Amino acid sequence: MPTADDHRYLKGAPVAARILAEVRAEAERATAEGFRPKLVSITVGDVAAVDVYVRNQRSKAEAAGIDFEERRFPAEISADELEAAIHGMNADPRITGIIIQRPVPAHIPIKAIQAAVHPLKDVEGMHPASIGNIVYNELDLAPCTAAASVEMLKATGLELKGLEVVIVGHSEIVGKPIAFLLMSEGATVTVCHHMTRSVAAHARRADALFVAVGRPRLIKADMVKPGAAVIDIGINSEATADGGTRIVGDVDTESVREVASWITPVPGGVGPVTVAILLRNTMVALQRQRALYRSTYQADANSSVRRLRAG
Ligand SMILES: NC(=O)C1=CN([C@@H]2O[C@H](COP(=O)(O)OP(=O)(O)OC[C@H]3O[C@@H](n4cnc5c(N)ncnc54)[C@H](OP(=O)(O)O)[C@@H]3O)[C@@H](O)[C@H]2O)C=CC1
Ligand SMILES: Nc1nc(=O)c2c([nH]1)NC[C@@H]1CN(c3ccc(C(=O)N[C@@H](CCC(=O)O)C(=O)O)cc3)C=[N+]21
Repeated sequence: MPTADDHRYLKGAPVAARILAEVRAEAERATAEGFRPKLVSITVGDVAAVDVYVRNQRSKAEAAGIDFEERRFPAEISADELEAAIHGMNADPRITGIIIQRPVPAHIPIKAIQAAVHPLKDVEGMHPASIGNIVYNELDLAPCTAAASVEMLKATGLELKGLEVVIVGHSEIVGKPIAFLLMSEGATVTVCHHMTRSVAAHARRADALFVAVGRPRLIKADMVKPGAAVIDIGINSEATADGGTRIVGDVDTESVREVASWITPVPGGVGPVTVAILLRNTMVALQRQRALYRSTYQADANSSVRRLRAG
């Protein structure tokens, strides 16, 4: 029986640590140059599912030298008020990046709210312009969970070109962007969803299986090809016998680890890497903002000197 430190467990901690070390070095450099990065998290209403995510964002941001601020809005806020608050943050030069925690209450149109975040501050890569970029193979600011899932697959060392990949779940924030990222890497991608006739028949063909559905233990051992890599993205809260709660994924880890060559545990798999990618995206956003700042002001300064000389 494999133990918790079995090599088949593909853990997120080392992948996250490598990314966070790069983020910290870059944040220190930017701060020394007068551009301290700052991430703002927006939560609307009380959503238990986001608490653990926001808690980890704060602790990892602070450890990496990125300021972190949580703005909580009441569930009753109108879409117009929320949009106005986001516009205020877009125009605030002290704020580098903005993330809107999902879900938001039903009366808030999530797509419109995501589009209200300025693309240069869109650290989650959910603005239509950002999502569009991944179709054009511009991948340096991709949706965090999707990018984290792909990082986990890369950590196996498998050759992505020509790899048979199956993704279960096709949400805008996870499944679809994973499909685009992997197509860019040369994988052959099949995407399953609730209308797929037999998820099991597809899943069994996969060298790499990504699961992002939100159903505990949906994927059993008989749905997995022997030797496959299984990336479990699900984060589900489950009641324990002693009246507490714990986090479980979408894969029946106990049975699947007997069949798969790699499996990401939950917790301890994709989750910590998602947080690291969010902070990496914050630094990408900062570099883009600085590039805009430079091109705007340097060009003006040069041309006014030329004008003065000429005059
Ligand atoms: N680790 C991390 O960093 C993150 C984890 N998550 C977790 O990932 C999971 C998925 O999140 P998210 O994508 O936002 O969820 P959504 O509810 O938005 O999407 C779920 C997807 O699963 C599909 N689906 C539902 N039932 C089935 C089924 N029986 N067979 C196949 N497909 C099915 C749906 O298809 P259809 O639309 O056709 O019904 C949909 O595409 C959740 O557990 C969430 O908590 C989410 C974000 C970050
Ligand atoms: N706009 C938006 N983007 C998201 O990516 C998003 C969201 N909204 N809403 C909520 C879900 C959930 N989610 C998690 C990410 C990481 C951990 C995480 O760090 N988990 C650790 C720690 C678990 C623990 O401390 O118990 C782990 O899995 O090991 C958890 C949950 C992102 N989500």
